[in-house]
Formats: sequence, C-alpha cells, structure tokens
Amino acid sequence: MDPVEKIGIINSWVKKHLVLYTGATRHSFILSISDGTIDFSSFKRWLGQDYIFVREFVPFAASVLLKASKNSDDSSDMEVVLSALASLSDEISWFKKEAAKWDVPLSNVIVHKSNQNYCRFLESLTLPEAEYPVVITALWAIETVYQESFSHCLEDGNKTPPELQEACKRWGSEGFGEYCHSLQKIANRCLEKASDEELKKAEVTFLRVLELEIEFWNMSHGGPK
Ligand SMILES: Cc1ncc(CO)c(N)n1
Repeated sequence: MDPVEKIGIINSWVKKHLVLYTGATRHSFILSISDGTIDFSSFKRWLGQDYIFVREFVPFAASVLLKASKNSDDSSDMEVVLSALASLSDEISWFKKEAAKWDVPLSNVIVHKSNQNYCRFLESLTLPEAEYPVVITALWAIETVYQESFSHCLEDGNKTPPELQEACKRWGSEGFGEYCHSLQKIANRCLEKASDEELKKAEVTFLRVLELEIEFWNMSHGGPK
C-alpha cells in the first residue's frame, strides 16, 4: 500500500473504497452513454431531476464558501469555491436551454425520492455544525463523481451520441478536471489538520455521497421509485 503521506488522504480513501467509487463513476447509465446504447428517455429523466438537484446545490456551495472564508488559512480556498459558485449560474441557464431542446418541462417536476434524499443530505451539510473539512470533502466528492463519469464518455473510441457531447463536456472537460483537482488539494490539506472525529465524519460523508450518486444514476435509468 502507498503511504498516505505520499498519495494524500483523499486518494487513500478512494483506494480503500474502490468498489463503491467505481460503482459511482462507471455506473451503467454512464456506460450506456459511452457505448451509445442510452435510451434518450433516461437522459431526459436525468436532465429534469439534475436541474432540481443543481438548484439545491447552490445554497450548499454557498455554505461551503462561507466556511472557506471563515475557517481556511489559505485565501485561495475561497477563490476556488467562489469560482464554482459563479459557474452554477451558467449551469442553470444551460439546463434551461437543454431542457427546451429535449422538450423536458422544468416547472412542476416531480422530485424523485432518491433526489429528495440527496437534497436533504445537502441541506444537512449547510448547518453550522457541519465542519469545514467534512463539507469540503463532500464538495470534492460530488463534483468528482461527475467529472470521472462524464470524462469517461469523452475518451477516444467511445461511442457517445453527438447530442450528448455537450452535456459530457460540462463536467468531463479538462477545466472541470482542474477544478476538481484544486478541491482535492484543499480537502487533503484540511484533512491532514483535522481531528480524528472530523476525519471519521469526512470519510463517512464521502461514502454517503457515493451511495447517493449511485441512487441518482439508478433513478435516471428508470429504477424503482
Ligand atoms: C447528482 C449530481 N451530482 C453531482 C453534480 C455535479 O455538480 C450534479 N450536477 N448532480
């Protein structure tokens, strides 16, 4: 095993929980995009639900920003989270445009149970008691699952339908990858200084994000409600 000091706490957790991590980042929904067999009704279901999710993600990201500005000893943390928050405005516009293209109604969307659970979890992380190392780990995990998933769809030799390339590029691009890497560096630095209790909480939170992401993909596939 690689020493934690060399690979960082985050990568040591990814290795330790690789089965669950791969379950979230190589889900059958993503594999069906990359091999071109996706049923567009699954994509449309994902689009409508993810629009709701992203709207709920905004207050979560704002709460991380608040904690970054208060707790961090490195002022660049705040800038990384601020840029994420700023790009969410563009993301919401993109969802609206994409939904119009696919004839997906965005008003009165029935929020699926898995999405509700995820949004409730995000809300719990906005509380003042949720510590900065824990919430920055959550932010890293949430963004990285999408980055690893959608970048896979853009790899050479994959058969992602042209209609879905733009969606894949939102999260699969190099720029988004660099942002995830910045979050990982921040998380590692915070976790190195965290108490044992915070470390445990952050690891449990990472695992919870992976489970919720898997349930989110299952829902898009049209799994049970
Ligand atoms: C469910 C989900 N996870 C992660 C992201 C990335 O922001 C997203 N848009 N939706």
